Amino acid sequence: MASFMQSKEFEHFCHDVFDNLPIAVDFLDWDGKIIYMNEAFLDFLNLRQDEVKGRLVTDVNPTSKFLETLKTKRANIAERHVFPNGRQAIVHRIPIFDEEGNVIGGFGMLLFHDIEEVKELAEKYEKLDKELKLYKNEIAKINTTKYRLSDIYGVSKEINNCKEKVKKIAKVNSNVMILGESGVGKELFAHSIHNESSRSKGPFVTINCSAIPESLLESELFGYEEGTFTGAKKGGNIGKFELANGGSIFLDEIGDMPYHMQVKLLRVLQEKEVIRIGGKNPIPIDVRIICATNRNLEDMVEKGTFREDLYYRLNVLTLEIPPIRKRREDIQILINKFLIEFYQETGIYRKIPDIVMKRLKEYDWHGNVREIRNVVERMCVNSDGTHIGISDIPKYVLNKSLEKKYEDKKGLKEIVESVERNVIIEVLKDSKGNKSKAAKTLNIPRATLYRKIEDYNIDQKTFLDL
Ligand SMILES: Nc1ncnc2c1ncn2[C@@H]1O[C@H](COP(=O)(O)OP(=O)(O)OP(=O)(O)O)[C@@H](O)[C@H]1O
Repeated sequence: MASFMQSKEFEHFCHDVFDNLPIAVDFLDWDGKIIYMNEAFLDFLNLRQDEVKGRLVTDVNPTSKFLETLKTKRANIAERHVFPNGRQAIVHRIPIFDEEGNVIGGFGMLLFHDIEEVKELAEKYEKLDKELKLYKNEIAKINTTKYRLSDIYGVSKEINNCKEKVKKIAKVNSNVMILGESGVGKELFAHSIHNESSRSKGPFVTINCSAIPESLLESELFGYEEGTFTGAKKGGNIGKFELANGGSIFLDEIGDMPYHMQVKLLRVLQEKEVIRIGGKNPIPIDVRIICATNRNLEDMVEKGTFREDLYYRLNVLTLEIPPIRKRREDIQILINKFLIEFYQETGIYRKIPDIVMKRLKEYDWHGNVREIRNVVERMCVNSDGTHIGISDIPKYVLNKSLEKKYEDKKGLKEIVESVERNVIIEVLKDSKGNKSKAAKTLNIPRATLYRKIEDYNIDQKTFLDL
């Protein structure tokens, strides 16, 4: 080897490989004589090849520490060095050994030709680092929770039990399955679990498994490497699991996840790592999984459409949100909340009289809280005055609530009378007890109104705030 470094072949090799390299390099003999110095290095020192070749390195560059490197047999990596011409650079000095461990030469390299380059690079790095932090913050804002426990309205025992359970669930790291009909507030609870947990400062990433086309779900979840498929972004794309690292991922509508994807999800849960599509290297992830579904997963497992092993992995903790018809006490508070929201958004004030509220409380709300929100908004828009009337209640709600209400009534006559009584009370309330005004609204003579008030035994306490 020693002879090879001193051979003509080695010299040729150096010229072929390093002459045009823009990075300054040199080779020394075992005793510190320069065998070869490339053009970039010569330019840097302002010297010619014949002025350096065969000379001791310290003769050419009196400040050089290469002789020490050869003596101590220890490489100096990324050391700052001041050259005799006053220029500074970051240098590597690396001894070369033969098979017996004897030093047979040295390899030198300037990492930065000028210390200014390092400063420039450091500034560039600092700028990029700031930009990265900014983007990370922006991403965190997108991938963050909107709701906390205090945003979940309700006074029922059932909803309070659910909130208490959230606090317990938040203390551990196990996967959670949130069950409940559509519109019961599963998403609110998922956000709250993350917010109450020690991961609350980390990202919260949501993916709706039913809303994303099957062909895109895998790349959405796991990301992909550049050039994996036509249309793939330059530089590839980060997946939701990677985005959620250090935080939680919310897999909404998990029951709609295609079977072949369930296998891939199971792998991520078992290995705690993801591999991007088209990638080779597994990326370790630390993510808590919160799932939700309104489907009966146990049934799906039985029918073989949902993997049993995945079901048990995801269903470590279960939070079941009861439907609204099983916690009717929450209806009024939710209606009032949505009335306030409507006022805040539009500046239009609306009130729901007791008789209307009573009707709404009787309805079963199969679309749960989402349906309450929609109906309240619709009534607010439809109503001509501040007070929302029975006629503002959507027909289907009214009919269903009537059906329920009159289940125990004996016949049409009784039903009609009951409706008539309620309508009269409502109109009297709206007119603040002014009977002439009420009779006009009802389009009946005043005397008829008086008679009906008596017949129906309507106390003025029912229509005046006494
Ligand atoms: N207890 C609650 N307090 C206040 N708002 C609620 C409550 N429960 C639900 N909501 C509101 O009702 C709507 C539906 O809630 P959410 O989307 O969380 O239901 P979901 O169970 O996830 O429904 P789906 O299964 O259809 O996805 C949202 O606008 C949500 O803000």
